[in-house]
Amino acid sequence: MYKVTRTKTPAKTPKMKTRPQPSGLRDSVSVFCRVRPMQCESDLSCLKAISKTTVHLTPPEIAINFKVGTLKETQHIFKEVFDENSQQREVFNVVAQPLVEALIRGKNGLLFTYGVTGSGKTYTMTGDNQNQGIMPRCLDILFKTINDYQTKKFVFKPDRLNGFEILSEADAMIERQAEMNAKFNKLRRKDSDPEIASRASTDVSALSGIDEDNMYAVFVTYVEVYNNSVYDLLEEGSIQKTLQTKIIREDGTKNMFVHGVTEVEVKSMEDAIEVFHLGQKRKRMGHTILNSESSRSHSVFTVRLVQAPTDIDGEYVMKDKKTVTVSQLSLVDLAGSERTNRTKNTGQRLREAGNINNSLMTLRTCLEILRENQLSGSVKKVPYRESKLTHLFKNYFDGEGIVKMIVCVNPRAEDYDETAQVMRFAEMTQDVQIARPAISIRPDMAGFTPGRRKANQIFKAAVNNLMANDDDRARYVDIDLGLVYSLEPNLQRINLNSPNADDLVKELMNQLEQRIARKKLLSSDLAAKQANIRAKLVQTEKDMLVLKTENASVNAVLSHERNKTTIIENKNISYERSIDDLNRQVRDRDQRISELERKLAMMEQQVSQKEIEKERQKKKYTTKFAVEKEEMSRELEMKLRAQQDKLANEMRLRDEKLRLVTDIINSPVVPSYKRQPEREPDIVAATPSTHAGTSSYSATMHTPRSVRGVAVANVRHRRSRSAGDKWLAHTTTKPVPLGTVFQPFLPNRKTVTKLTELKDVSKSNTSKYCLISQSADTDGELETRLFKGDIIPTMTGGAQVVLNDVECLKQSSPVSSPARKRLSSEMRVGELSPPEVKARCSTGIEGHNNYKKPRI
Ligand SMILES: Nc1ncnc2c1ncn2[C@@H]1O[C@H](COP(=O)(O)OP(=O)(O)OP(=O)(O)O)[C@@H](O)[C@H]1O
Repeated sequence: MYKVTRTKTPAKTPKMKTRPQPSGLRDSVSVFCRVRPMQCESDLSCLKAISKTTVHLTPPEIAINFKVGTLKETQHIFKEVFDENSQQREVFNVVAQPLVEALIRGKNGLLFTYGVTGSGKTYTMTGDNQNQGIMPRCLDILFKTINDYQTKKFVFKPDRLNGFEILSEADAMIERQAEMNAKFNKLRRKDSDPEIASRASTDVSALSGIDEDNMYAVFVTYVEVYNNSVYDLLEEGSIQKTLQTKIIREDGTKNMFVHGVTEVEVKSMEDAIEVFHLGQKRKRMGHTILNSESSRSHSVFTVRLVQAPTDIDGEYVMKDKKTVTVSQLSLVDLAGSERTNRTKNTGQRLREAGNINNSLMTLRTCLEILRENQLSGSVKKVPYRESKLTHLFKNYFDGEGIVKMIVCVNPRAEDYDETAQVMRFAEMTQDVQIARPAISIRPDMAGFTPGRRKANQIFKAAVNNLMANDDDRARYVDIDLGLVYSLEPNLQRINLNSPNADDLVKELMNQLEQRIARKKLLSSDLAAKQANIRAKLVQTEKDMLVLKTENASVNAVLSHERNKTTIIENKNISYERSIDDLNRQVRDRDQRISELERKLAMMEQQVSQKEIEKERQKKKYTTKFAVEKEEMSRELEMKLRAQQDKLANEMRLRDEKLRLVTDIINSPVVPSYKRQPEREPDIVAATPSTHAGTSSYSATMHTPRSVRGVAVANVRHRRSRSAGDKWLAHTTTKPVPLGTVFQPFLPNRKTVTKLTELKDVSKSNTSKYCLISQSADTDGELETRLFKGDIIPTMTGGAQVVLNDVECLKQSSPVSSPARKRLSSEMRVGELSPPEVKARCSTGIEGHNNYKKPRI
């Protein structure tokens, strides 16, 4: 027995129930003809497509019975003929696409390619990289259609009895993880051919009309019927295991299936192609071991589509197995139909050929008996079980699906005999009537709202949006995708006198059963909803009561708080007013302060200016005072000296007189009195002279015994200057400190304040004289003048000073007006010679009160 691992105890999955339509609703098997192109243009052709539905067959000379003359030209009509120029897409669109549409609607389909070896059966079914055949196109269109509505892997799990279990999300996830580690999966990946995977896309586009409230899963099986044995090409494990034959069984709903066949869930076309390729590979390996040819086996690739409605929220698959619908599409690439004698087979090849022909013969026999039964109304037993091939597809011919056949023909003359056989078989097949499968009875969808899945997706997107925006409403919004309260579809009127009354009554009973089931469901749902609403109402009532009490107390608190708030608000208003007042005052004061500060700054500026002015005035008057004081003291000194000299002269005269008187008294002779000439004072003559273009003064000094007049001196005579010039700096008694950067350059100077000692001039070895005079200028600033001259010895032993230069050192305030400065700078020696100079030179200029009138 087979072990089936179950996570729960699933109920047995009902198979899709289809019933033959009431009599009259039958379809003949759809047979198409595809003519492949000739391999060599030089080959003779015996067949030609003459219209969209007809081919013309001409017997060639090489035909077996040609010479007998029994062969005639024949025409064969098909549902549609694809000539040698036909494209894969065209064949798919006409033949296979309706089968995929039926598959999605829950109907079974069977398509097989039939013809002699090399006629293009595999090319039509599988195709190559550039021209993909029916199988890859079917998968592509299927996945493109159901792509957004697929379940996660392992939600549906084959129960190995041709049914499916529904696993919970958690169980499915465990299975998924287990699968990831499965050896088979690794092997599959390893064996995958990138070339086949790369052609996992065709030019088909998704079909419309899919039930968006269903969820879908696709499973594939790949078996081979060879020598009347069935092999599983997807079986895990060694190739020897693959070569173990499988048996064909009937499930609970009379559907035939390969027992224990490996059913692989595929989620994309790439997956499916990969699985197919794996099967192909195993098929080749098996044939190598068995030393057989793959073209001598029948390949059956089956796509099973499992679909089930989503739950009330449209989110997960309903956990009710009754709602699962399984439909399948079997794509069969039959072995070549050539006869044994033509291929000259022996031994195993003969056995193979016999088996092939047996299978095909049984297929033919079954179809013939079916046709006969249909035509004559007989009930001959159809020998499905005589061949595995017919046994496997028994239920199709019994009216469980749509059957289509593509007859592939090679038009070359060599194939004429086989082609003629094929044509006859094809024509006969078209006569077989197959009961049209009834609308597949999908288990009722429990009346859930159509479009709930989409609605749920939109609702979720909206909630996510609200959550992303931190909107609180995301927690409260809810969606109700409940049942639709309807007993649709309406019951059909039936005529009990009709010959199909029994069938119709059965149909009616079925509909009524469904209605009753639906009514029960709706009633229970209604009752549950009522109970739910009642409970909610009671709860709401309670909540209301509590809320009312809370509301009353909250209202009391609220009114109290309101009063408080009003008081606080009033206070707040008055505070705000006073704050406004204070702010205004502060603003005024700030303004006032800034005004006062401005005034203060101005006053400070004025004060500082006055201070500067005062300082300037002080300095000016100090200087003036010092100068005047100096002048006065000099004047007084001069007067004192004059007085002293006068007194000394008087004293000398008196002494002289006294000596004369004494001499007279003491002398016996009275001497005659000789008047003495008045003695000349020591002379220092100052003569203005022009020397080297500059205004200058000259001054001459005489010893007391010198004769009257200016001492004779040779201006060329100079004192020895071998030791350098020695300066006699004649300053005032209290010189005002200059504090200037520039200082007079007087090397070897001797500083005197008075020229009382003539030896300073005449005896010493000074050769240069400098009279330093300080006075205030017209601005009251200090002006220092340096009268410079040479000391020249005189013939009488004295010395005279020849002034030849004057330097003026001025200090002025940077704020004094330029006009005044100009005035002071324009002052010239001689014109504005300060009186101090005259006074200080009084010794030398005594008797010369005006230097414009020199005595020499
Ligand atoms: N319609 C077609 N257009 C182009 N090439 C074709 C067509 N049909 C068949 N062929 C080519 O003919 C060759 C034989 O075709 P194919 O293998 O499909 O024949 P077969 O009937 O499956 O043979 P067997 O019975 O041995 O499997 C291939 O190379 C294929 O590419």
